[in-house]
Amino acid sequence: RHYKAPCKNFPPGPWGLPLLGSSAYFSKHIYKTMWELSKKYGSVYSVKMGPDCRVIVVGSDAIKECLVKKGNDYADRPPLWVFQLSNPHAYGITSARFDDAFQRRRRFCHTTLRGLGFGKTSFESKITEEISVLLDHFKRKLDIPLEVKDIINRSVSNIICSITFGKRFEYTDPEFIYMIDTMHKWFAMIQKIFRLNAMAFLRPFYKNEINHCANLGKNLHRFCRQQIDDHHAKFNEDNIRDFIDTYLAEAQKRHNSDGFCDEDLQSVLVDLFVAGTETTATTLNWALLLMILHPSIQEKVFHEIKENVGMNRLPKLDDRKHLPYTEATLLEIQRFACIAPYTLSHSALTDSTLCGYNIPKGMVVLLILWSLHHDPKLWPEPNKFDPNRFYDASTGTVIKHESFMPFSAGRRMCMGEQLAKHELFLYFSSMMQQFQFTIPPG
Ligand code: HEM
Repeated sequence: RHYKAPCKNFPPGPWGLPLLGSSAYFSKHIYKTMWELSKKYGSVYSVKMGPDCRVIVVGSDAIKECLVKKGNDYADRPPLWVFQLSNPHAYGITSARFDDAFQRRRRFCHTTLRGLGFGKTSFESKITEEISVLLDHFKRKLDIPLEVKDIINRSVSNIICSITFGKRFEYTDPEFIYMIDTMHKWFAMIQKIFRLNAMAFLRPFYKNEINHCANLGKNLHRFCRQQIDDHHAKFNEDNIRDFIDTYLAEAQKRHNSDGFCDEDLQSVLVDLFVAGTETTATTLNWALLLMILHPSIQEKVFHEIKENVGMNRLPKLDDRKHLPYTEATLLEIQRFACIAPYTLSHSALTDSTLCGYNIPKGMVVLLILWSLHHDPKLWPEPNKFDPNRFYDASTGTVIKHESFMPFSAGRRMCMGEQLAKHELFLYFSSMMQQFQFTIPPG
């Protein structure tokens, strides 16, 4: 059964060992190995993972066919055991099945978050206030070697907390520090035991890790549940304060049906808290690292900001059009770092095809975004950091690349794209304007 293709004309791929599957899943950088394999098997191929099969999609044309052209066919998420440890009914957004309730919920969340300023310039002042707190923190540590990662995480996390919970946390708040730490540990643990999704027979050997992962996830859920309970206690439909209040009002209107209930809200909050912190903060950490490693680019960005914004106020979103080199540098940071080297798992809602192959309903599909951002045919010398890929010096404008998709595309594309883009621009340009970042001597 292991070696039998799930349907006729199924994508080919490497043989795997019975029970364990392809060794590709045991490599250090799975996305790089998956990309290498595409050179032999083509842009759509299959690999064995444990006793199951996965379809791997690599390269611009195949990824666009899957996410855009046939976006409806591949909009589902597979039920993943590792997420079910803390969210058994797959509530929320990121791991939810693509059913009617999910579509209503995603639409509602999107509209509400936009209404609250998500991705709108009206929310700009909130982001700028948070940036000022971060910059003040940096100023107090001038000329002292400083680990910026934790503090950037807390700063970025406060933005999503303001929108969803209606409050920010002090950087020294022990509960806040604990939750962010829990989130990181949860992420790491999920990666560690991800293979057990398919290799159920290995689970008895990882009992401690599995319990630890479940507890971390449950703690995140408990934290969000606490925020919901606090909101229930003070809920007033004439004074809707934030995302939670808006959701509670909607659930009341729908009599807690149509997929709207407290358990779902809890999972939505965990999704937003995790996705809204980790991704943007990691990109900003990469931004500082790359600027430290490329001082001449850092200098050029600084001068563009100095000339076009000045030094008396922090950059605003409106300044973006006057800062094309800064913008190009940010895009190159996203390309180079590629912090989401693959999408979350998609799955086929119906029998479909991809690049001429048959894909049966329910098949798990993994799209390798790394292949879009590091393909030497699209990006000569892809491992070289060079903002000029996105900058046309002759016109002083930003170059758009069709195959650049850090937020994925289609039905399950990132819900926070606009917010993330605004955050990245405001944080990055403000940090570049106010400080010069270097490696501590020695
Ligand atoms: C630099 C920042 C970010 C990057 C690179 C990024 C990237 C991604 C990617 C690649 C996906 C998977 C899409 C797929 O499976 O096809 C995703 C999903 C998602 N992102 Fe982001 N993201 C970022 C920031 C954010 C922020 C700030 C939020 C919101 C608070 C957010 C919320 C989400 C959600 C809710 C999903 C799941 C969407 C769904 O399943 O329908 N992301 N993101």
